[in-house]
This record gives sequence, C-alpha cells and structure tokens, in this order.
Amino acid sequence: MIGHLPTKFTKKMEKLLDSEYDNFMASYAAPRVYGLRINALKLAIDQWKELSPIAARVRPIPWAQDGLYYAEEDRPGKHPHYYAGLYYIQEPSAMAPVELLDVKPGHRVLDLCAAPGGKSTQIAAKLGGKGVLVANDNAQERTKALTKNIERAGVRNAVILNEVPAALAPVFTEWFDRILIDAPCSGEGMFRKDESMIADWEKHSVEHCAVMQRDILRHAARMLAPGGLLVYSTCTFSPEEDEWQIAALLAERDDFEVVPIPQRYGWAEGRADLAAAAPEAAELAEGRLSSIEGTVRLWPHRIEGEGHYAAVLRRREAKMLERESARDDQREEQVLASAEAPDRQQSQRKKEKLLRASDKRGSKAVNGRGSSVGGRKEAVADPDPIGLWKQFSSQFVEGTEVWEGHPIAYGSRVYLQPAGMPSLNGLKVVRAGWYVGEADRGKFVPSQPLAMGLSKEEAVRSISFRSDDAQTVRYLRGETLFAEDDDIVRHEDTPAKGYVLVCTDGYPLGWAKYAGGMIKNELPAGWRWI
Ligand SMILES: C[S@@+](CC[C@H](N)C(=O)[O-])C[C@H]1O[C@@H](n2cnc3c(N)ncnc32)[C@H](O)[C@@H]1O
Repeated sequence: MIGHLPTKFTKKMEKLLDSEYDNFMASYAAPRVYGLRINALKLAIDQWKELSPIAARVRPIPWAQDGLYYAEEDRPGKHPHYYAGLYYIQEPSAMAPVELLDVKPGHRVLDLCAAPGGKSTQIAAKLGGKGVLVANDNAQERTKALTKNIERAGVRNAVILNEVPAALAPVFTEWFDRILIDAPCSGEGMFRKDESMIADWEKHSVEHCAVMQRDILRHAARMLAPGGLLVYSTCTFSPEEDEWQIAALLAERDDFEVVPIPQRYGWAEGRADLAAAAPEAAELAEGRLSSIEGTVRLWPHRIEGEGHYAAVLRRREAKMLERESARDDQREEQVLASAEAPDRQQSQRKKEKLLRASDKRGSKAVNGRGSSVGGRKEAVADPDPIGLWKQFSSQFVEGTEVWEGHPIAYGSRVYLQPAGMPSLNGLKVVRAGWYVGEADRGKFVPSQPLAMGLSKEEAVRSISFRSDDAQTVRYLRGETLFAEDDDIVRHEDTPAKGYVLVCTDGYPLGWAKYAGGMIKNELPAGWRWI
C-alpha cells in the first residue's frame, strides 16, 4: 500500500509531520477499522444489542454518541436490520463533525454537501424529528443515494435539494442555526480506506479543491443566523484545504470566530503555524490566527479511524461589523452576479423542463426522477391529492394529528413539509419534505418513505417477522408471503384485508397488501435485498 502513495504526497507529509512521519506511514500497513452508527430515530444502542447477532463484538467509538466499531467479517450491510434503517455504516472519523455541530431538537440545520447522507442521517437523529434538516448536494446523481439513505433512516423533517450554494444563499439568508460543510476535498485522509482516492487525488488538484471550498464557505456564511454554529470538515491533510480555509473566512468575516474543540480522544490541534502561510493570514490579528489551533486534525496514526480535519465556527450575535459591509457586499455581489447567473438560469431552465415533463405525465413530482412508487404503473393526476392523503391517513395511520409538518402537493405526489420553510420556487427540489405517497385514480397510494418513517404502532395493520426468519428475506426479495388473518396485528374493529406494514423485529421494511391469506408484496424494486 505504502508503495502506491504518490511521492509528491509522501514528501509533503514528511514535511508536515516531522517526527511523527514514520508512525503516520506505518498506519498505512495497519488494518483499517469499520464503523456503524445506530439510528436513534428508530432505537437505542441497548435495544439494538438485544436484537443483533453481532452485538457482542462491537466496541464504542469514543467520539460518537451512537457509533460502534464492528468486525469486517460481520458484514452488517447484509442483515435485515440494515434494510430497516436501524443503523448507517459510516467510517468512524466521519462521525466526528456532526458530534461537534451541537445539534438540538428544533434547530434549522443545513447539510450543504450532503451526499450520500451519512452526516445528514446523523443530524436527523440528533434533531429527533423536531426542526428542519435541509440536505443539499450539487451533484444530481449523488442526490439519489442521499434521498434513499435519508428515507431508509425514517427521517420525517428533511427537505432535499440539488443546488449550488450560490443559489441557496439568497433564499436562506441568516436562516440556519447550524450549518455543516463536509467539503469536497482531495481525500488524502481516505487513501487507506479507498485506494481509488489516490487516482482522484492525482486528477483533482488541491488548488482546485481549495477554490471550491472557498466558494462554498463564503455562501454558507451568509446563511448562518447570528449566534449559530458552522462546522467545516474535510477528509484531507492539506493545509490549503483545512487551516487556510478557516484563515480566509476569518479574514473575510469579522463576525465569525473559532470555537475551540477540546483535545480529546487522541485528536491533535489545528496547525496555526500552517495557517500563517495562507494568503489572507496577513489580514488577521495575531489572536485570530492563533485561534485556529482550536480546530482539530484526526490523524490515522493517533486514533482508530481515517484522517480528517474539523473546525467549529460561531457567528457572533452582533450584526456584521461596519468595516465589512460596503466593500465586501459589493465584492460579493460581483462574485454572485458572475457565479450565480449561469447557475440560476440553468436551474430555471431545468426546472421548467421538468415541470413541462411533469405536466405531460400529469403525475410526477418536481424531482424529475420519474420513478413510480412500488414499481406500479404511473399514477393518474387527481384533483385533490392532499384530500386523498388526509382520508388515507385518517384510516391507515394512527396519530397523524400530532405530526409536525404540513401537506403540500407537487403534481399527484404529497409531501409533509417542515413548518416555516421559505418558498423553494426556483430551486431544484428533490424532496419538498417527507414523501408520503401519491394520488392515483381517486385513491391514495402510500410511499416506501412513509413506511420507513412510521413506527409499527402507528400503522393500523402490521405484521412482523423475526430477522432470522426466512420470511424476512423473502419479503425483502419481493416475494409474496402467506399468513392468516390472525397474524395481522390490528385493532379489533379493523378488518384484516388492506395495506399492512411489514416489519422485522418490530421495525418497518415496507408495505404489502393483505387479502385472503396472501401478503402481496409492495416493496419497490430499488429497495429490495441485493
Ligand atoms: C465529502 S462528500 C460529502 C459526504 C457526506 N457529507 C456524507 O457524510 O455522506 C462531498 C460532497 O460535496 C458535493 N459537492 C461538491 N461541490 C459542491 C458544491 N459546490 N455545493 C454542494 N455540494 C458540493 C459532492 O457532490 C459530494 O457529494
């Protein structure tokens, strides 16, 4: 492995690490560690341990509340609990940034570079269903995995967008309490986990990444409410992408300050000495430059995890300082005018195209993915999808009257959108909220994300198989199952026939339709066991 590392990289690291260099290089020969994070939206670690065959072999990840190391041979991605969204498989160091973000239920949180959604699902668990998660990624293809991961985790209060930060900033100015920038980076910290990152590193230069990061940070700063926190993280070691980015932001924004991260778990402090070489460092007072020591570097030779960098920044309560306003606003407008115009025009053109396509089909949501629910035929436009949802939910779902969020319709699809969102007009919206289903020929068809976001108790009809029962995998493979009326858990006055929530160990996997002893599988093809 060490032999594959580019010389340019090893030379740079030698200079950076000095006496620690040999230990660092030795870490590439050490086996990598594996992590999963229990989804607190569904259950607590202790509850999962009672159900899981691998519970005896996991160990806590010190810096992550619900994080656990597991043994590679246990392959938790091949267990029904994974399909039920009981955990997310995530590299241990990658769990650190959200722990630093201090998310509380009720916050408005932006995950600006969110795909495939590891940190979004972690944020959602910390919100506990209260407040708003806006998960965004500028890569359309990657928002598919993001959406599926958020939906599998049973998140009810997320809006998923596919935008560039410049398009979001005017819509969400000073709107968020918490912002995470898990920035696209040169990925030097991931060389051990994923060797393909080495080829990428040689292709995408550190300088190119640094320019992108600067742009992302600048727009993110506009979206943070005074008093709010922003966490900036990368999985790379290059100072240009780490400490330099923080130096540049501090130089540009007097109202931002570093919140020092306590040195624990073998984490190392950020390198103010390296920040001093940033082009903007000369504009920084000594105290602000040295505050960059309060950021952290996670080195693979010091911890059980891959390489990472993280900084916590607070926007002070006071409004932006006078000095900044005139000159910087002018400059920012110029940057926006040049960067934003093509993006927004393109976004508007794309949206219009999607809406035209949607009108033609008369049924599809603005996400433009054109996927039908449950592999069925396309839905037929219905004049009142929200009315049909209300009717459906009053019959099939318990307790919706206390749910947060309000129904909105895009074509025939219905979403529950978190309260208080600004208008999303003009933005590329992948999910306008929790996608609960769609109207089709006067009926409401519940969605897979609705199933995943419910608890067993909320469905008026359910059936649960143990995770080691062959029926569970058969359901996940899309097969028809057989049962008796008495196997369907329901209220006395509810007939056995109809939609039933299929669960494993009590946690939802998807819908089926029960009639006369047959459980007809409604699991969409893309959600099946592979
Ligand atoms: C390190 S990955 C994020 C990983 C993710 N936070 C997770 O935990 O699963 C960086 C992401 O940033 C996205 N990205 C790159 N440039 C972006 C931009 N200008 N705005 C928003 N997202 C961007 C990439 O598509 C990529 O998905």
